[in-house]
Amino acid sequence: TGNHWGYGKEDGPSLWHRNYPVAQGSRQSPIDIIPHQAAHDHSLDAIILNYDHCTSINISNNGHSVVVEFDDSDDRSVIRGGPLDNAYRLKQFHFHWGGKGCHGSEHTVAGMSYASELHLVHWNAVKYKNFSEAATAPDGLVVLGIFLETGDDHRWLHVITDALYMVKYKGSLTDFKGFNPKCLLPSSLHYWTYLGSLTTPPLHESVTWIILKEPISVSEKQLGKFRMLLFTGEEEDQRIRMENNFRPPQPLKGRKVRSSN
Ligand SMILES: NS(=O)(=O)c1ccc(S(=O)(=O)c2ccccc2)s1
Ligand SMILES: [Zn+2]
Repeated sequence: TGNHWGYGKEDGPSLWHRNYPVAQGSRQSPIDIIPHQAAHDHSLDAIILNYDHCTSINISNNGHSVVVEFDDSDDRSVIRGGPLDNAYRLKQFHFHWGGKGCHGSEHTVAGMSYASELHLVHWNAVKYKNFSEAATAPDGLVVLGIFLETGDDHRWLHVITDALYMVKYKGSLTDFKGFNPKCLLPSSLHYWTYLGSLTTPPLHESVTWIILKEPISVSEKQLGKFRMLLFTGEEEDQRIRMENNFRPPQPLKGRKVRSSN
C-alpha cells in the first residue's frame, strides 16, 4: 500500500527509487569508506557526547528495526564538536543487522562489512524548531554510526536484548526508561565524517554522518536475539524474521570523506 517499502525482493533497496526518487541523489548513504582515501583534517576537533542526563523513554519495533526513543524536549543529551557548528539533540537509536552468519552493517570499510551497525540519530534544535523540520534540512541531522563485530559478550547490550521479546511484532512499543547509550560506545571516538542521507525512506539528504572507527564487540548469541524480531505485525498471517535490514553502499558522487586524527 502507498509508500510501503522493506528489504525484500519485492520492496527492497533497489526499488525504493520508484516512490523516493532522491534514492538516486548526489549525497546518499551508506557508502564504502576507504580509509587511506579519507582526508586527514587536522582542523577536525574531537566529538563531544553529553549523554549524562540521558532519558530513554521507550523501545519499539517499527517494522524496519528496533528503536529506542529519547526525551528531546531540552539539550540534556547532545553531540557537538567535531565537524559540527551546533549541538544536536539525541532523538533515537536503532540497529541494522544481517542474517545468521551474514554481516549486516550499512557502511563498509574498504569493502568489508561488520556484523551490525548502531545508529544514534540527533537533530539540530538550534536552527530548527522540531525534528521533522530538521529532518529535511541539509544540516538538520547527525547520525553517529558504531560498528558491531561478533566476539565477546557486550556487558550492557543485554539490557536491550532482554527487552526485545516485548517488541517482537511490528507496531509494538513498551516503556524503556533509564537507558544511557554511553555504555554502547567504544573506547576511542576517532571517526570518519561525510555528508549523506537517511539510509531508509524517505532517504532525506539531511545527515552529517560521523562513523566511529573502533567497533564494539557483541556475542553471536546477543546478535541472534535481534533476529527473533519480526518485520510483520501480530495480526498478519506471514511471520517474516527481521534480518538483513541494511541498505548497500551508494555511489560517492565526488564526496570527500574526512578523518579525525
Ligand atoms: N538509518 S538512518 O539512521 O539513516 C535513519 C533512517 C530513518 C530515521 S528516522 O526514523 O529518524 C526518520 C528521520 C526523518 C524522517 C523519517 C524518519 S534515522
Ligand atoms: Zn539506521
